[in-house]
Amino acid sequence: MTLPVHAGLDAIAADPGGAVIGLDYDGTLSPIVPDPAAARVHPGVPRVLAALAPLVRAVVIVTGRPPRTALALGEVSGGPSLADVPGLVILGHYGLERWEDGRLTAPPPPPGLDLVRARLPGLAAGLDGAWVEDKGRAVAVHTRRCADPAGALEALRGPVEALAEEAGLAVEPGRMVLELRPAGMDKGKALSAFLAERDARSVMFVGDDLGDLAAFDAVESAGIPGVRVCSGSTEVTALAERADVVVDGPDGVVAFLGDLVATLGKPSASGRA
Ligand SMILES: O=P(O)(O)OC[C@H]1O[C@H](O[C@H]2O[C@H](CO)[C@@H](O)[C@H](O)[C@H]2O)[C@H](O)[C@@H](O)[C@@H]1O
Repeated sequence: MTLPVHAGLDAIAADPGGAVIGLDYDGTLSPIVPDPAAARVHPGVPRVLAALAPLVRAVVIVTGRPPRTALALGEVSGGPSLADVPGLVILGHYGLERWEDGRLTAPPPPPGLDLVRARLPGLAAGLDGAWVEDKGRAVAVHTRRCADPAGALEALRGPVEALAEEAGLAVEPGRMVLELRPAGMDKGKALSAFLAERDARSVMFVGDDLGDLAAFDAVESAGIPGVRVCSGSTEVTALAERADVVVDGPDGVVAFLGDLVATLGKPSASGRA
């Protein structure tokens, strides 16, 4: 497999040292599974990121997960783990938490979460299979284990929006999940700030879910060459419609990143066909 032809990829190949590579976690670096606690990183991911990181300006994971959860799920026995990727930065909780060099920085959790913790389980209880995930500074209700996951999600949408408004929180919709989280930050703002901080000269972002659309916006408005890559699924099509490159889920992401490493590792990456 070789990389597709795209001006953003050409720019990254011509000047890898100026490139920031941004990646979502669930559905991109990890296959979607019914239990979020079992969403282990694709075993090929840490190795390919460890090879990519020294070639580019930075590798950053931008995720709705707390960074420490992504790191725990990113452990691979007998091989490099996510924590071993040189210089890796994880912007978790859509950019509210940051992990870098083994250190976590995080603001205090929002006060409205107590109300959500008190009321959301009651909303979920009305739908067989729906359950609540508490992530510390955000709480989510999942419907993937319901008999009709999409129907259950729609049934919850109105009541969850009303609860979020009362709690002063935002609703983040995703793949069979509605998350109540602090407003004011998203993956686009997180990625834009990181690009400025690192003085990036090109950018790639790889994602699969609705929350990644803001990161695609950031790629488009960055004023530098960019590539939007979709980890494709039948569950969410909105990203594929906006992507420059669509690959086949996390397996396709690993293959694509492997091709990127092979291209950037050539003596003259700018000379690619
Ligand atoms: O920003 P992300 O890294 O994509 O995180 C978004 C949400 O991912 C998780 O839920 C999703 O993955 C689960 C495991 O595969 C799956 O069971 C669920 O249906 C998906 O929505 C996570 O549990 C959420 O908290 C994140 O917001």
